[in-house]
Amino acid sequence: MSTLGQPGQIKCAIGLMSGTSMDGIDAAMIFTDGVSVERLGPSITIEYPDGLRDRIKQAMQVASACLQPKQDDPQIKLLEQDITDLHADAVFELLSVTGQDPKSVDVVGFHGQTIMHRPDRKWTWQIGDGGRLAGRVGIPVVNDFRSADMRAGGEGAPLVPLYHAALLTRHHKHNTVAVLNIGGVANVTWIDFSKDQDNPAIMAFDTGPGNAILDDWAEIHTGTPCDTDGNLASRGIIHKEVVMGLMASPYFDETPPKTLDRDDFNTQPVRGLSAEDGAATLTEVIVESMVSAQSHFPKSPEAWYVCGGGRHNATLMRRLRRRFPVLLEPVETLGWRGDALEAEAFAFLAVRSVRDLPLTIPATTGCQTPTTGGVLHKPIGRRLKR
Ligand SMILES: Nc1ncnc2c1ncn2[C@@H]1O[C@H](COP(=O)(O)OP(=O)(O)OP(=O)(O)O)[C@@H](O)[C@H]1O
Ligand SMILES: CC(=O)N[C@H]1[C@@H]2OC[C@@H](O2)[C@@H](O)[C@@H]1O[C@H](C)C(=O)O
Repeated sequence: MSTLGQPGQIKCAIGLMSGTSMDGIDAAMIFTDGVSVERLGPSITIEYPDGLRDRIKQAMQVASACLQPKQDDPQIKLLEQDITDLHADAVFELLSVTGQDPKSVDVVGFHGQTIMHRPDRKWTWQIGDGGRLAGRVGIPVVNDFRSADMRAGGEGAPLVPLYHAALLTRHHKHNTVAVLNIGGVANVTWIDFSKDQDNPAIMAFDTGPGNAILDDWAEIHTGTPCDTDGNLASRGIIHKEVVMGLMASPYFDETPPKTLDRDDFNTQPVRGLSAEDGAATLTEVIVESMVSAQSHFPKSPEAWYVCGGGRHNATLMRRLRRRFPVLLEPVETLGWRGDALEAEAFAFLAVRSVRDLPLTIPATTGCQTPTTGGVLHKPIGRRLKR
């Protein structure tokens, strides 16, 4: 039997992802039974409006002082409503691409905005009101994807690996591959088909910092929200002693599964360096943490495929290619959509949730047994087709 389960009825699903980069919302439609992907529908990105990023950062500050999620904080509640309504706008904008009626969509997977991830305390906090979104768009919504996994002993992340496995199963050119997502935090899925073509061995974990530290650095020094195309880093000198200091973090030696919060790594160690040198040094830390991730794989990948916004950073990609001995390409070479992949994954996971199929397995998050998850919100007057 396949790791992913038995085929079922194909559904039209929309996935919504607002990641740790806090740059906006990715929305994507796919047609899937939650086991394989029949075809892709449209995808869009909408940017967060001015000021929202600052409000999210403030909410992160509040959350970092909490012993557990404080659902009744009035400021966070208001932010949650505004974020939810922006996700409703994203759904309508996506539907307008094809002129589709909301009734033609079976389910929406709504990740929400992560404001804190504390696997050590067994909680993770994504803001987004599933009931409100379902009411606004008139489509059943699944949210809260991570809590059940944590209750089952898992890290609550990463959740995308089973989607990577679904896309690769029966479509892979190499038996052992790694899919690297360079988002705010970076994570990897290692997949090995050499023993069983339908039931691959999987390993997944957060490799270390991603774009978030570079974004924060660029914002402080240039006022732009990221090191566009890696221009700043390309002009800087790498401060090797800082890289070595950061790479001495025990996180890199920890055995997976393991995950990080956005701010577990920050710009503090490069404070005092020039804008260019700081960017070059932080970029090197991102690269070295990915190099170090390889030591945890049972077998070396024959190819690396890169998704997430970091693949647009030319300096980062150039340095990665220099440090990796094998093929390393953006996921577009597989025909995948690197900026929509996570949104697609939450559409896929929403269908799996409705079908009660596992979203996570011990090898992806450390949960004790394969675990389903997500919370379903049905709009009044709509029945859910399972
Ligand atoms: N042209 C570019 N040059 C450099 N960096 C870029 C470019 N385009 C996008 N990025 C980076 O990609 C980031 C957005 O990536 P992405 O959308 O994958 O993150 P995310 O989904 O928020 O993260 P996560 O996977 O952690 O949830 C931006 O914050 C920026 O740092
Ligand atoms: C708690 C949380 O939002 N984690 C994100 C974050 O961004 C990248 C990395 O850290 C990953 O573990 C996860 O996102 C993707 C979508 C995941 O769960 O697979």
